[in-house]
Amino acid sequence: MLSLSVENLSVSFPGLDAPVLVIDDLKIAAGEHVAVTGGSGSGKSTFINMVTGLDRTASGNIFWNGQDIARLSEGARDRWRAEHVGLVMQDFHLFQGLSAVDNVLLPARLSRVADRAMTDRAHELLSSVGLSRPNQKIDTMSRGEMQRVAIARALLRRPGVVVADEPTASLDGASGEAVGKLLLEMAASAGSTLIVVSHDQTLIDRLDRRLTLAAGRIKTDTKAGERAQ
Ligand SMILES: Nc1ncnc2c1ncn2[C@@H]1O[C@H](COP(=O)(O)OP(=O)(O)OP(=O)(O)O)[C@@H](O)[C@H]1O
Repeated sequence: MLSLSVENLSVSFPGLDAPVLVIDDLKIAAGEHVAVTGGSGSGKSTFINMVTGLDRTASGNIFWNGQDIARLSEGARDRWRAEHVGLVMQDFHLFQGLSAVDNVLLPARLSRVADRAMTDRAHELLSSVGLSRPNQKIDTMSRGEMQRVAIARALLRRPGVVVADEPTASLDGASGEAVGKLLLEMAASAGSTLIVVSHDQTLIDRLDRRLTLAAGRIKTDTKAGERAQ
């Protein structure tokens, strides 16, 4: 389980007058389940890219359990992310020619940490997300089934944090609802902190806290049950 502390973060791109993301002080507790919302261009993807170390900031600190990933080299950030972050993306990012179980194991194989126990866990996870055919090829699966594979893959290494970017946006209502519920249950059982960028109100309502971004700043920060200011 990882806690996040963002301090004095300012992200700018060349040619723009103002920074696209400014966060002076944000804390997310270990195990907390947080929704990130906001209009197009409000900074959601930039936020995700920063806290997962996909991109680097020249200004500010991003501490996960006290370790500042903003100060790591690109290679060290990639290794940190492979070990600590489970990513679930809107469009799955799965390999079509491979089976479900091979997709779940692929990142661990690339990091050379896949062993017998991890293979067993991959099968258990696929069963937990309701998939009974681990050898089914991805290209024959429904979109909802693909997202279940992506959730199993994200959870394989019991990551300290699961980060999901619009995980239900490309699914229809019933499938999206089932996948959203599953994501929460799986993150809770692995003890992972969860950060979900979403506009899916049903999913947002299930989370502990909602951050709303506007023009690159946190406009509201509300706990479940509180009304937005
Ligand atoms: N590499 C870049 N160079 C210049 N501007 C960028 C770059 N990346 C993002 N931006 C700008 O930063 C702002 C925030 O973008 P970001 O992608 O984080 O928004 P978002 O909230 O995820 O939007 P959406 O919901 O449309 O995906 C936008 O105005 C975008 O044009």
